[in-house]
Amino acid sequence: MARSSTAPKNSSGSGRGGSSKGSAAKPAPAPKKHIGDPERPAAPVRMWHGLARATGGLFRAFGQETLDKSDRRDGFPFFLVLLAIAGAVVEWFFINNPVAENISAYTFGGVIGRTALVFPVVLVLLAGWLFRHPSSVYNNGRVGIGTALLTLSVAAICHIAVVRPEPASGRPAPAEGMPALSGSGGVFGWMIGEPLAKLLSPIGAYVVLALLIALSLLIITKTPPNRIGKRLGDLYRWMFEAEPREPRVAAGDAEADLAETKVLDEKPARVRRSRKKKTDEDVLFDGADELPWWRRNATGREEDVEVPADTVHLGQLLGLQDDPGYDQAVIADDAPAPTETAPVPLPFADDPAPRAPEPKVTAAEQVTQVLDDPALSRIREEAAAGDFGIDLMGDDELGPDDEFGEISGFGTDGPGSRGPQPPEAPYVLPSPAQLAAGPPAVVSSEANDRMVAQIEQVFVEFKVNAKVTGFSRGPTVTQYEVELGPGVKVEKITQLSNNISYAVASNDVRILAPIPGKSAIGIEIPNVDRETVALGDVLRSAAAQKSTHPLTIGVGKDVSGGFVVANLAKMPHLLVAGSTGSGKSSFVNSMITSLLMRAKPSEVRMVLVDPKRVELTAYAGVPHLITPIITNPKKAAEALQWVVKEMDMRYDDLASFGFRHIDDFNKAVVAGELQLPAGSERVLKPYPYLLVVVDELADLMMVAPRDVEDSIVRITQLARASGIHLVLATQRPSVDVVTGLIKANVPSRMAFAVTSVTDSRVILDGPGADKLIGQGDALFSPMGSSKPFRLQGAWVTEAEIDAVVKHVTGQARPEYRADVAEALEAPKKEIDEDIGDDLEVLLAATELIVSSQFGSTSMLQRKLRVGFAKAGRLMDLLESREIVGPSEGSKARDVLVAPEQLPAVLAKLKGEEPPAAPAAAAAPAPSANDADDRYGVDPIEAQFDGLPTVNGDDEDGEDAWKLTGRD
Ligand SMILES: Nc1ncnc2c1ncn2[C@@H]1O[C@H](COP(=O)(O)OP(=O)(O)OP(=O)(O)O)[C@@H](O)[C@H]1O
Repeated sequence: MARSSTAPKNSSGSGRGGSSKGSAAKPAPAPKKHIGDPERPAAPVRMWHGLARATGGLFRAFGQETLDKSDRRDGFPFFLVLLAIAGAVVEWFFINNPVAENISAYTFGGVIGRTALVFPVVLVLLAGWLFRHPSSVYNNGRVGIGTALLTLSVAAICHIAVVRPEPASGRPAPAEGMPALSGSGGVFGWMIGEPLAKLLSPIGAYVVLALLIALSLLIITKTPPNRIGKRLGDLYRWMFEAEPREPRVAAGDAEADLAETKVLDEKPARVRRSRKKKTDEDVLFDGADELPWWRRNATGREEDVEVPADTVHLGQLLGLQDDPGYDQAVIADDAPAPTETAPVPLPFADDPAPRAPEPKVTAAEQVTQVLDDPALSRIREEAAAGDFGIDLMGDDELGPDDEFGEISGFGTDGPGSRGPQPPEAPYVLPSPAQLAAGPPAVVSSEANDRMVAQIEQVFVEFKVNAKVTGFSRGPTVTQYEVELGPGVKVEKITQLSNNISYAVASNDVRILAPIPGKSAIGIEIPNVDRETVALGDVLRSAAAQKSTHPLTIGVGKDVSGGFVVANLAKMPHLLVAGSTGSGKSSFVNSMITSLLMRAKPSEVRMVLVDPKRVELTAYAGVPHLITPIITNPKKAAEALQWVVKEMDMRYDDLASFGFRHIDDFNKAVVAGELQLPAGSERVLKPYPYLLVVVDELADLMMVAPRDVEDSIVRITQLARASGIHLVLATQRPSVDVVTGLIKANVPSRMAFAVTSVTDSRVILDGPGADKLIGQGDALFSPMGSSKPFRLQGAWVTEAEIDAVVKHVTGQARPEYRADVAEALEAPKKEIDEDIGDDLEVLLAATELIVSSQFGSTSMLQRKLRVGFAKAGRLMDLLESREIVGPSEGSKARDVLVAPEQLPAVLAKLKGEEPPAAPAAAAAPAPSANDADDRYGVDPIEAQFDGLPTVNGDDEDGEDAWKLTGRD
């Protein structure tokens, strides 16, 4: 693939407009732009937004601004501010005004009584929080519930405690009217306070309400009861700038810390140890004690500024159940796409140096060992004595440091792991700013209006009562929505396909009848002013930010301009197919780049298979690899077999520890819940996801179709639970490459342009891909989707890939798994030329004949389901290797090898060293003739003497096997 380092030529981004948002999960309902609709919202709405934004800006001016513009949700908090102002006016400024008192009695005061006096302050504080943390749904819910509980508890106290002026006496009741209730606890105060006071007496009610108030404060401040002392201490130290306590922490405290921060570490004991013994590494953690808790993030240090496309570390991820990326293959883009053309300013420095300020460090990252310069030089010296490298293609690009690849990350100290252990340092993901922004999305252009007129003209000419009601413009195509008049058949439009093509002067008109989920027909016409979708924009989109799953990738933009991101773990396996030049490799590139941008090597590891040798070389040496990029198709087939083994090993682990999914296993490892058998020296670590990318499946299927198919089928059937996912790309989507078995087991498909409708059927089980226009135009059918939806793949330039690769390789080196290398580097087999591709079936034939001691061609035909010619050829091969004797007409051939010699014979056929077998193994088995010699004339044979023999090699001939009646 010739990839340019700039955006492709034919893409242009003319005009300016906000990117429209759309649902990426399903093609419908796409936002449509009605003809004649005003482009901007109505004036009052705009005014509301403007005021809300200004007020939000005011609140955010206190402190560092960390929110991306597209993340702001100022409407609701602004409403709270307005409410607070109204409350202040009524409750404070006209405090003794009878009108204000009346208003209060039926509004704030009526609801929460005297509490209304402080309510404006509470509202402003709540609004301030929401202005600054709009997307922290979980925390916002907690703060909201805490505030409500606090307000209601105080109202209930007011209801019980407020002594009313004479002549009223006792607690007010609703029968006395709202003004009476508003003078004490309001309706809510009465509802909560009255039953409590009656049930427990006023004193009992005060105690319960005081406890509720305390509880609400704990909820608001996210303080577990066992940490109240520590939190008060923090508060005191922060307010009075007192010296921090000695970093001595009680064991219980350390455990609580661990539980709270969910740091992915091996054992709590390790934390205790590390707290007592101050090492360099601990300095990172000690600083956290000086920070008050409200400024700490989950890793115990200064709150991270929000990074759009950053991933949360594995430990956090595993605990996150409400992340959409965990449940869906495609994550809907329900927030407006950022419209800025400039890259989003990000906190991580562009500098690829690993020591960026305030990086998130977790024990998960400690699993990722990173080489800093002094460490590198030390290990270089150590490595000079040993050999860590694997001589496969792709190593050439790695440069002189490659032999020092050491990143631990697999869940076990497997057979291939561990060379020198370099010092640990935080792994910092590449800055999203490294990826350039694309041209601003165009919402509509003159060309679109022209198309609408041309389509409608066709309807007029052919007297079809239909109207174009709107269109949604994507980067490559625009979907025009057509509504039919009453009694007009859908077929009327589909029949006009060629006429519409003619009218709009485009070969690639695609008609969707109907648009899924809509009572409208879609006519997709390529844009003459096509746009490029930059991967950077996709990864910075709200949809990408919403998913923290490390296998979430930026895919592109759909036909309505909505960003599409997808979680590979949910696919769980993906077939990517398209003819040459259609944009397949560009997709694979943007997929791998997305992973490098969002996932740490401790979270995702990769096996890259690139038989074309040019597509994936840019990724040589990235620390996510567990083996150098595999370019030899034969080795790739073996690598797949290794993946099967890895999968089986993971399954064994899951079974022995009683888990059903690798995520659960990892969670338990992180929580330190797993007990190893006594005496085991194994160190349990979370298993990273393993992604296997094959860039040309056809090349693999050519060398070892059965092996490759077997491995793929086994992986695809089982690997999902073990965190192993396959991405198979091919430019030959024919049935011999994408076999029925592979298709049945790879449920997600990405079809790029193909030349024939047959190819489209192989990929998508239907037409459509043949109408695509190439260069990243694709139909995406994630698992579970009823119909594929169209999108424009994301584009990443070579320069961007290089920058990302430079960043990741600058921080860490790959730790190649020695067991993969062993699998790939198994001694070369010398298979005889005349056997060729028939080795597998020959082995099966040998096994069959030797174990049954019955040299029958018919048996081979039936048992191996081969034709007569093939069975005959196999017999010839077996005869030439002295496994069976010569043909004896209709009789079964003599078997010259005893069953106990079978392993040696099989090894010889495979071109391997025969196993150290019993000495007798080498000697051929006594032949039937020998037997005759020893035991005299066979009486059964003797009865046939003198009878004519029938040639058993005759196609229609029967041999003794058939006569046995077995099959
Ligand atoms: N997402 C995209 N956006 C814009 N242009 C693209 C996109 N994808 C591909 N192209 C254009 O199409 C050309 C061919 O793409 P690519 O090399 O990915 O195709 P391919 O299907 O992998 O072909 P081959 O199998 O021959 O390698 C690219 O050089 C680029 O100009």
